[in-house]
Amino acid sequence: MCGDGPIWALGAMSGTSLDGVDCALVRTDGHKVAEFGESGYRPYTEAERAVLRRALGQADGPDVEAAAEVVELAHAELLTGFPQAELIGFHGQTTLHQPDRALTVQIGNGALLAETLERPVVWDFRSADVHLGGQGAPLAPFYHFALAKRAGFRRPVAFLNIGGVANITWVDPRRDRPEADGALLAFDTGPGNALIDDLCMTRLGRPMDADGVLTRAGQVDEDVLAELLSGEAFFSRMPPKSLDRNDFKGWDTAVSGLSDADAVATLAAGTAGAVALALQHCPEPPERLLVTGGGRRNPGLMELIRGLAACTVVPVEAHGFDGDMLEAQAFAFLAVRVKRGLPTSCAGTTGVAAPVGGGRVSKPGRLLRRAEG
Ligand SMILES: Nc1ncnc2c1ncn2[C@@H]1O[C@H](COP(=O)(O)OP(=O)(O)OP(=O)(O)O)[C@@H](O)[C@H]1O
Ligand SMILES: CC(=O)N[C@H]1[C@@H]2OC[C@@H](O2)[C@@H](O)[C@@H]1O[C@H](C)C(=O)O
Repeated sequence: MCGDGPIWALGAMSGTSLDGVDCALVRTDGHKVAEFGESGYRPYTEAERAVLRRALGQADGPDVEAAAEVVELAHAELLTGFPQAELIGFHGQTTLHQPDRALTVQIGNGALLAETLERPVVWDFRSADVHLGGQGAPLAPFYHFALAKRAGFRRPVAFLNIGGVANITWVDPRRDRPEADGALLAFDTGPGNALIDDLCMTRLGRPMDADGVLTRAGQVDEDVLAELLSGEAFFSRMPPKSLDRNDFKGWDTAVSGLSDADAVATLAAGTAGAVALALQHCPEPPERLLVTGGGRRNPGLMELIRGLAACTVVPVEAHGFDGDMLEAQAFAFLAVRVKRGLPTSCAGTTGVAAPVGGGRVSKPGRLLRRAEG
């Protein structure tokens, strides 16, 4: 890989929902998105998901080692089908995120993947940022900036990702670079789908509220909702700020006395209410909210957000983007930035004092070279 021109990079994301691994090809020079390529998905089996769940909240030890093996194997199986990729951006699976302790853990060994796939792998994207005092998340905002430019927006817009956790990126496309002052403000908004998924699994043995059937059938309990939204100091904290998947576990208990449908509807209203509170932190109201991540597939949740947001709310598909693959694409884009020494986070996205280029680059053949030397 030489020069500064665009290359095909493959990004891979194993998100907080623990549903599986997404991967997507992007042709980019790290500034602009030249072209979108093929994508793929490798779901985790129920047994694998159970192994991953056991590792949540831990940084090391046998549970983490077992989970790392699951992550590595799933990625190797999926990514091997994309020989056209010149560079791989491997996020891994977050098991623990405590930026206030300068600690964030994404499991899966990128050096091992580089050997297996015989391609350079960029990984460990978040550590440098937290070590320099940043939140280490969200990291997709620099990619959102490139997408806002590509879509030709002239006024500020916001991207809302509703995964296990939800996060928002306010973008001012009039700036020339993502790290420029006032170009980006990004932060986690609160729970996304994780609590709804967990409740559906515990009570009904289903992985999610598919197509928002329960969200729409249920009645939001306004008293419980008020309790959810007022009980969290997180919402009034000034951004940047980020969350661990299980930071809102207390919400489970708050809805425990409600019927299945009412509990799901109330949790969804909590997710939507948190988004509305997040919009109040934006420097100026966005012209539109572009929704990405699995939550955009829950029409009940989309209705709740539309009812609270003062702007147009559309899935990212309305602008030609792929809401299932946007995060995987982001890590392809960020991999190229890391390889080329460009920053991947800044004060507006993670609160880090100066722009940081996070990520380690592992090249294949190191073991062989060591053996020969
Ligand atoms: N058809 C659907 N109806 C309702 N919800 C859905 C549907 N499809 C996906 N989801 C929700 O989206 C989730 C997956 O979303 P996504 O893949 O964006 O999360 P993630 O990338 O794992 O999380 P994060 O962005 O927090 O890392 C599922 O667990 C489910 O809750
Ligand atoms: C620590 C961590 O893995 N955070 C994830 C998580 O999932 C959504 C939200 O919380 C976001 O902060 C981040 O992921 C996306 C890809 C990001 O960094 O932009």
